[in-house]
Amino acid sequence: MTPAARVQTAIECLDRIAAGDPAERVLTRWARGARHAGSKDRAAVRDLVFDVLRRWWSSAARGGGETGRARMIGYLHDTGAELDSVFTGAGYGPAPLEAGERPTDAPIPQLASLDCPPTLADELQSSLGPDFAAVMQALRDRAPVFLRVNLSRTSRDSARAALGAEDIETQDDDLSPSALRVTKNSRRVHLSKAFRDGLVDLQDGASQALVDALPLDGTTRVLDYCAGGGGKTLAMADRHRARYVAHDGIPGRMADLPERARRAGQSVDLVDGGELLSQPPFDLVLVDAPCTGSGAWRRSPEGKIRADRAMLDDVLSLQAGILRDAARHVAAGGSLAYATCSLLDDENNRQVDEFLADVEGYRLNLTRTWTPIQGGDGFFLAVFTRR
Ligand SMILES: C[S@@+](CC[C@H](N)C(=O)[O-])C[C@H]1O[C@@H](n2cnc3c(N)ncnc32)[C@H](O)[C@@H]1O
Repeated sequence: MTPAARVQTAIECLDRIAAGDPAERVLTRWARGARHAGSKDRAAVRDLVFDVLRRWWSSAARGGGETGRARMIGYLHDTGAELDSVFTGAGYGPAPLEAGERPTDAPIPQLASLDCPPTLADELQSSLGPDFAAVMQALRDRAPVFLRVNLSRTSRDSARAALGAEDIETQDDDLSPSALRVTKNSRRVHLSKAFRDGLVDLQDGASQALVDALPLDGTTRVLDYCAGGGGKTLAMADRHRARYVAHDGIPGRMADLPERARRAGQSVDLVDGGELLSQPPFDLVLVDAPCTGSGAWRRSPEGKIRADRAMLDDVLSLQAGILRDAARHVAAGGSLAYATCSLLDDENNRQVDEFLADVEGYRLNLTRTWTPIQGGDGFFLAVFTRR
């Protein structure tokens, strides 16, 4: 595919996404039907679509409309691209620009220029305070790729050298002693020997910092109540030797966990809700709760364009229920850790306050927040102790 043909394909995908089709489904359907597209084409189209999703409102304001084509015009103009060399109509590329389609350089409203979802603008502004503009600005760009070094198996220096031998360049990141930031050839990580041998795993830097802050010392039994793919289970297991039990309300989400654990040389027991009831209480229960994902909108930008107050309200009641259910599994003297990758106070400090008001026997030990200004995803952590 020519670069222009990739742009035209991305435009068509954006129209379907704007009509409500999930981005992954749109991209998968296109790729299945596009025999002429190679892996580089698929990656390029995907990148273009996700780049525009991150700049959904500014691209529409600059491009003068809400169609995929207008948004692409606005986005490409924002990045300094020469539009007339892309919009030529040749080689399956987009048709030449018409007179009324020229992008604007006039000032656009602040919320649009920051690509802040209008439906949650008040919540984001009040939650982020003086950091609002800087955080929203950071969320307009792609997320860096981070690796977590399995420090129980190797050192950060050795992992960096092993990756470097395969032309994957990384640098140490301050977010965590286990964090490497990939600076070259991030798409090759999956194929590298260091990855296959379990020296490194893909994990956001703030996610690693959150695990560093968990009270693991002295624990012998740890429950990851919302384990999903097990990123945090494995990070905990690498930091501290204990028995790890993984649970998820949607057990299929843990499908990859056994293979990931095997690669990392760790052992994790997977349990369903029924089996959990017969387990003795745990020294630490981690609730990495389902959330709006607003801290990770760089990585999953579709969440930004779909988010609204009704969705937030649904997530709030889900989180409150999960936290109270999980609290039943904490041993006396043990810890309950509540985490989200959300920037919104309603999902974070407000959940903590309501939990403390509703549930007896817990006191709050610490809260921590990370925002994309520090380089990784936005995260919130609260740790309670059970008396
Ligand atoms: C933020 S994700 C977890 C990510 C995971 N901890 C990691 O580090 O890769 C939240 C998880 O909560 C799970 N979940 C949703 N409802 C739940 C419930 N009622 N009880 C337990 N887990 C639930 C979801 O299936 C999802 O996997």
